[in-house]
Amino acid sequence: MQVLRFITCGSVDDGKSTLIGRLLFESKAIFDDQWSNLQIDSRQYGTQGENIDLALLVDGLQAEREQGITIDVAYRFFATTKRRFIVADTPGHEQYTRNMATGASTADLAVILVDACKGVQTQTRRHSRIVAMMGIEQVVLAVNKMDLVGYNKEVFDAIAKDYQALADELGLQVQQVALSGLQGDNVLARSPHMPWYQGPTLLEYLEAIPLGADNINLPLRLPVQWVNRPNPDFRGFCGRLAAGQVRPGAAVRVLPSGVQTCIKQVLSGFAEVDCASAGESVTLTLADEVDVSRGDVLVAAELPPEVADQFEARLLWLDEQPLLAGRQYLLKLATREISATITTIKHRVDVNTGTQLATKALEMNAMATVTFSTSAPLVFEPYQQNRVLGSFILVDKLSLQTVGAGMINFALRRASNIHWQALTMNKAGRAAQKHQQPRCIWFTGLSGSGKSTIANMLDKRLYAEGRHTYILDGDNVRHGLNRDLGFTEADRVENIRRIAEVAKLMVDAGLIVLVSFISPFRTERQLARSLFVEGEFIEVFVDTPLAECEQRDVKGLYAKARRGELKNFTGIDSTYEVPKNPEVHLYTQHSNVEQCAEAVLQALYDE
Ligand SMILES: Nc1ncnc2c1ncn2[C@@H]1O[C@H](COP(=O)(O)OS(=O)(=O)O)[C@@H](OP(=O)(O)O)[C@H]1O
Ligand SMILES: Nc1ncnc2c1ncn2[C@@H]1O[C@H](COP(=O)(O)OP(=O)(O)O)[C@@H](O)[C@H]1O
Repeated sequence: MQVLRFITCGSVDDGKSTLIGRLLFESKAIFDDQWSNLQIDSRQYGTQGENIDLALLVDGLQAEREQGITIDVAYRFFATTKRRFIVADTPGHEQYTRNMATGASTADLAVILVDACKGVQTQTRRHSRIVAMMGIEQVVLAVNKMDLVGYNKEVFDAIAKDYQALADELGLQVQQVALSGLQGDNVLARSPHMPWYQGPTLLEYLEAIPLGADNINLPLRLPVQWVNRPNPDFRGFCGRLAAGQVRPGAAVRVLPSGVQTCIKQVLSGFAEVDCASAGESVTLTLADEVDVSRGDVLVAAELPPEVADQFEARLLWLDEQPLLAGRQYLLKLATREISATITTIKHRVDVNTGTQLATKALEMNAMATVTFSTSAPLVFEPYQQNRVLGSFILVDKLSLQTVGAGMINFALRRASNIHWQALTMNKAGRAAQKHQQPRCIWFTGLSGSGKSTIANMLDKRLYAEGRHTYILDGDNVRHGLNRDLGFTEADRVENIRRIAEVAKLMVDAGLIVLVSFISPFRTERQLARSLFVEGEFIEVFVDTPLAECEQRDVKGLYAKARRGELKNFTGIDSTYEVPKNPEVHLYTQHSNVEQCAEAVLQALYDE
């Protein structure tokens, strides 16, 4: 029996809980103990006098919300003789946009509630934009509380017309249902009070709407979840079919490698089958011994999806910390996990009006169109074509929190026209020529902490030993390469991203590079570190307390910042994130410049 996954959008005031409660009640999805509790709770907390208050079935979560407990999504399960259902109940308030987006991301359909007494509200528009952005195309407009407007047809028609204009703008197919969750009108049974309503009841519609049939007719896509090797004679590639059907003998391609072969066996569980279809979990064996690992995608050989490393996407930001262009995250798409950098935030979308707005940072619950690049080629399909291969989440590499959810629009043309040029000389050759191990020595610390002075002293020591070095200093680089950048968070992110790439090129040239930038954010220092092989990157924390830096204030910048003449000054009104595990920790109040330089030199040679 197929499963219909749907999300309910609206607020408790719109009667969402009562409607879900009634669906659970009428489909007998309530267990005995829940029923007896509901009777007790209805007497104690109910709003329906002697009658059962069905809302209490669902509102338990409301109490948790009021206690500030983070609610992702509350999933409810029920079934009728025709179909099984999973309903995602998410809070309607703007601060829970990310919860609704999470619920919508796996839903086939959205039930959007409108209170007949209020009509289409701003939040109705927001909910509709969110579900449209998450790729949902089917919407039920549940015009609820019709009992409170005397089951008036004109009221219903006016709301239906008003909403249809929005649905047309968003490309949503809408089934409008006039109902009352409280009285049950048109939820399961047809309403005796609205003979003028000829459409389906809510449950009739939910039971009958066709499900994901088009996915079966698409070309084969199997994101490989894991490789099953119980013994040397069997290698099975396991996953959930994202599209198409698969049969033994079918010609397939392994992406991103591009190797071609054929399907040998199709297993569902332990049983061999002649065919498996989209949505089913399968194990496939191949006719040839080819290299396939988790994250690869087995696809129809003649109709492969694209592979690229630069994209445009719609992104919903989910984290309290704003998104800043230039930051690197872990991107999870289907079964692939890969580093990705948001290269630009093209514009933010006002979820209430759809207006496109310029922005350099993205706050929590905001939606935007962005471009991003991946550290290696990514198998994908535009979200409108395939939700599994077109949707992704972004995970913060340090906190491991999910910070964004996105849908790919398309690959950027430049992605397919830039090829990594194989060159003869390499880093090892250039390092051997210089008789040294190339290194990136990354000095981080407050302004005036001593980065430049110590780096300069170290540079002189290395030069005297015949080393080939170069210093990249924040102040200096900002007069040239990064003269277009200021000191906003976004600019500092881009400043460090660029200089990390420059340092990588210099290390690749066999040099020992000394980087002396405040580099205040852990994420960007981690990004820099990630560009080098293990042991090549030495983080030096020049630890000088703010008071000492302010005491020194060799450039008078602290005084200016204190007078309010210099904004976004690190340590005053801009954050500095102390390194957690630097390779070298310099306490400049207890070691002079020479001692600091010597400490770094020792670390360099101890590496
Ligand atoms: N608002 C603000 N905040 C911090 N620093 C400022 C600012 N405005 C100018 N300066 C001068 O710029 C130098 C820091 O540049 P960086 O590129 O190292 O900063 S960052 O890494 O982008 O945060 C820094 O040089 P150092 O003192 O050598 O660190 C300052 O002299
Ligand atoms: N280890 C140290 N002990 C005492 N003073 C130091 C030390 N390192 C640097 N200084 C002094 O601190 C001041 C700021 O140093 P600077 O290298 O310009 O800092 P930054 O590059 O971090 O802004 C300079 O006057 C420098 O001589």
